Amino acid sequence: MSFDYDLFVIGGGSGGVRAARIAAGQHGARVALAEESRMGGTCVIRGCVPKKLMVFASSARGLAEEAHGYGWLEASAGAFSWPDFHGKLNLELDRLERAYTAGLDQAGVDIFLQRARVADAHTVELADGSRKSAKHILIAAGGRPQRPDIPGAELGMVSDDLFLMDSLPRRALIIGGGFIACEFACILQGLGVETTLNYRGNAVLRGFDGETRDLMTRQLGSNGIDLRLGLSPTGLARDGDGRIRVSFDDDSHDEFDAVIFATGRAPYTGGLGLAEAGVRLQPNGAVEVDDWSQTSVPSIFAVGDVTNRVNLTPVAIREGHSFADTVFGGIPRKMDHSLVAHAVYTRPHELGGVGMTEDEAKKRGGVDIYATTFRPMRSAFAGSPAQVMMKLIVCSETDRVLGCHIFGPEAGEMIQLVAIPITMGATKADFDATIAVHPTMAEEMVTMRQPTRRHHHAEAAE
Ligand SMILES: Cc1cc2nc3c(=O)[nH]c(=O)nc-3n(C[C@H](O)[C@H](O)[C@H](O)COP(=O)(O)OP(=O)(O)OC[C@H]3O[C@@H](n4cnc5c(N)ncnc54)[C@H](O)[C@@H]3O)c2cc1C
Ligand SMILES: NC(=O)c1ccc[n+]([C@@H]2O[C@H](COP(=O)([O-])OP(=O)(O)OC[C@H]3O[C@@H](n4cnc5c(N)ncnc54)[C@H](O)[C@@H]3O)[C@@H](O)[C@H]2O)c1
Repeated sequence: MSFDYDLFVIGGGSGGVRAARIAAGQHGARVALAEESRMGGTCVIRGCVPKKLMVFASSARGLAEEAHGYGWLEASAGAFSWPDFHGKLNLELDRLERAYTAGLDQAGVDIFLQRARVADAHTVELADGSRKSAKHILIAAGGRPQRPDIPGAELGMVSDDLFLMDSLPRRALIIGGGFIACEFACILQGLGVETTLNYRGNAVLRGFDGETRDLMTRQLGSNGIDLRLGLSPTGLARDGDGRIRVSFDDDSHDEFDAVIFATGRAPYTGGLGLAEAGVRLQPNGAVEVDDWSQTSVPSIFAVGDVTNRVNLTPVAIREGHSFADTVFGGIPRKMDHSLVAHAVYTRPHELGGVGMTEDEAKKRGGVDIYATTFRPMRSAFAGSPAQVMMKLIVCSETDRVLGCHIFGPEAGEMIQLVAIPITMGATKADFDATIAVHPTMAEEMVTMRQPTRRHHHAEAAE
């Protein structure tokens, strides 16, 4: 049977673009890709990239304060112009979008800038009604922000909207306690917005290492962010003066110029025709796949956030690359999701982690914890009380380093490098054998000699 294409990719984000480029450019497949919005997807247009540039913009006041502590008595960040920054940001995103498109063009991929859906196991239908047949279909449609089901939720913004604002709100409420809530609370507060963070638990970042969660929660408070923990919003309503009145389940209420829901994301599979084509979906809409990213329909594969495995850009990219190598390059590759490093880009300190957390270590038993908390030279000299924490989780039996968690300046950069030996299976003895680079914060990684505590036995599950 002959097909229009060897591969049709639905979604031009991190996973879809990589898969299309490798399948066509390296393995000679005939490939088409449909994108309904802007090429580059969440990471490039409304995620990692514009977010990180906003983090840099929001750091200016902290850097000026630090310079002040070093004798630059006139140091001040001065006034921030959102329109200037935003204009530059948009130009940069346009440039990246063009670069992603050019990469696909060069690889010989046919691009359809419109919505696509699956018509059957080998057919894709485009929004203009045309149909394309393909030997394989790759679903790389990503995810969408979710709003809680409360009255007036439509009055709130989601992360996508933050990159489109014409001006900054004077007073903002962020609801949630995950990656996006923590990062944007720091960004907005750093840019001069009076920021409140509401989270239903007592410490943000559920699922992360417990000590880093506590440090992060405290840091958000020390940044001047108004923390409202242990309560949930029950409804939003527009006031006569245009502000948004938010009610909480402790009977309190408050008014804000903007409310931002950072309450998680869901796979974007609605209206894709997947269930009708026989593709099994999880109850939350995620596409069910095996280790090879293959769905229950053998000709249809799925990668990235739409599968809700580990929702990070480098994971979507690796899944897309592995799929293309396996199916079109004859090089069978699986993505290993067990050791994926992550970072939360807050200020002044970031959080970086890889592998087992201490809570997981307690449940497992047979684990030694090496941890240190200190005030780093650079900010301590400038008068800041901010604390750094570094922690290694080590198997008592094999000496293998099972996890590492860092709370400190540029922790994202540090964890990227520590992730290499940990992925290679390094032992604590390997870390100890490494000569320190002095004076750095990271030298603590190779100078912690005695375990801080030991979890000998597996703790009973709560
Ligand atoms: C605010 C924010 C910050 C983030 N920061 C980071 C970070 O710092 N580091 C990190 O690793 N990850 C970060 N992420 C997560 C990261 O962006 C995602 O994990 C990654 O983009 C997933 O890639 P993907 O290819 O699965 O999907 P996406 O990048 O979402 O791409 C899916 C694409 O498919 C298109 N599409 C969907 N349905 C159709 C259809 N039917 N027809 C045609 N096109 C369609 C969409 O328009 C989209 O362009 C962040 C996410 C957000 C929201
Ligand atoms: N630095 C990074 O790598 C980075 C940054 C941003 C986003 N991301 C990715 O995007 C994903 C989505 O980010 P996110 O922060 O939206 O999701 P998340 O899953 O990290 O956090 C969602 C938060 O919302 C809370 N929540 C959920 N429903 C709620 C409700 N009804 N009321 C109140 N609170 C509620 C949850 O308890 C949680 O704290 C992340 O999981 C991550 O994979 C990564």
